[in-house]
Amino acid sequence: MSAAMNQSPVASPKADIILSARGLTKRFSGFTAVDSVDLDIKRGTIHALIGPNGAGKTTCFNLLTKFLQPSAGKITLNDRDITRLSAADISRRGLVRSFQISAVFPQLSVLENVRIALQRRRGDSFDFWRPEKVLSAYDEEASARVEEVGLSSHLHEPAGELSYGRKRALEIATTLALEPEMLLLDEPMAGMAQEDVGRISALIRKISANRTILMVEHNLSVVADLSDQITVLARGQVLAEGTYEDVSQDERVVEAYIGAGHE
Ligand SMILES: Nc1ncnc2c1ncn2[C@@H]1O[C@H](COP(=O)(O)OP(=O)(O)OP(=O)(O)O)[C@@H](O)[C@H]1O
Repeated sequence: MSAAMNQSPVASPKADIILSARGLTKRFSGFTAVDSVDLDIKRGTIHALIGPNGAGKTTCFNLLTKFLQPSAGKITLNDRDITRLSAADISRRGLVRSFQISAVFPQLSVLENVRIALQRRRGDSFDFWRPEKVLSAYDEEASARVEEVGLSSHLHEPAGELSYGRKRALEIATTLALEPEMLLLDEPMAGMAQEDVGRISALIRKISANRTILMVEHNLSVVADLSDQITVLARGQVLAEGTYEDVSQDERVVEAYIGAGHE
C-alpha cells in the first residue's frame, strides 16, 4: 500500500474522533485542577462533561477552548495538534466556543448582532461605521441564521429587550455564524426558566444535526435527554464515561455527587 493511502483519513482509526485530549493537566500554584484527563469526542455527537462542584469541568473546558494553557498534555483537533494554538486560531479551524449572553450587544437588533458575527468570520473589521450597503450584503445570511434559531419574528428587536431564553438563542445564532464544525457550550441552561430549558434543549438538538457539540451542563435531565456520551469528572480526573444510563448507575458517580453535597 502506498504512503498516500496509508494517510487517508478514511483509513485512520481516529477518523471519527474530532477532538481528543491526552494527559491534559492544569496546575494552579501547586493545586491540580485537571489531572491527566484523556478525552475523545466523536464526530457528530453531543458529548457532556459533568461532575460535582469543583470537579474541574470549567477548567477542562477552558483548556480545550484555549482560554487556558495546559501545564501538561496534548490536544488534537481533526488529528492536528492544537495544544499551543490560540483561541482565535482554533476558532478559525472550526472549534468555536459559545459565549455567554454578555457577548450580545444589547442596543443592536437581533439581525445586527448576527451580522456582526458574520463580518467577524469573514475577517471584516468590527466596524459599526461601514456604509449601510456593505453591511446589508450580510443581511440575507444573517436572517437565515436568525430563522435557524427561531427568532425571525424578533429580527429588528433590540437584543437587550429579548427574554433571557431568546437572548441565549441569539447568542447561539452568533456562534453559528462562525460556521463551527464543533461547538462548545458552557452551561447553556444556566439561569434559564423551566419553559426556556425545553426550548433551548430543542434548539441544541436541532443545531447538532450536522455538528459536534461538547457541553458542560449542571442540569442532569437535560444531559440525560441530549447527550450521546458523557464524561464524568471528579477531583480533576475522569471518573466514568458512557451513556447517561451507564454513568448514572455507576456507584462511584453517585458517591462523588453525594460526597459533594448534590442530591
Ligand atoms: N484560576 C484558578 N486559580 C486557582 N484555583 C482554581 C482556578 N480555577 C479553578 N480553580 C480550582 O480548580 C478546581 C476546579 O475548578 P473548576 O471551576 O474547573 O470546577 P467545576 O467542575 O467547573 O466546578 P463548578 O461546577 O462549581 O463550576 C476548584 O477547586 C477551583 O477552586
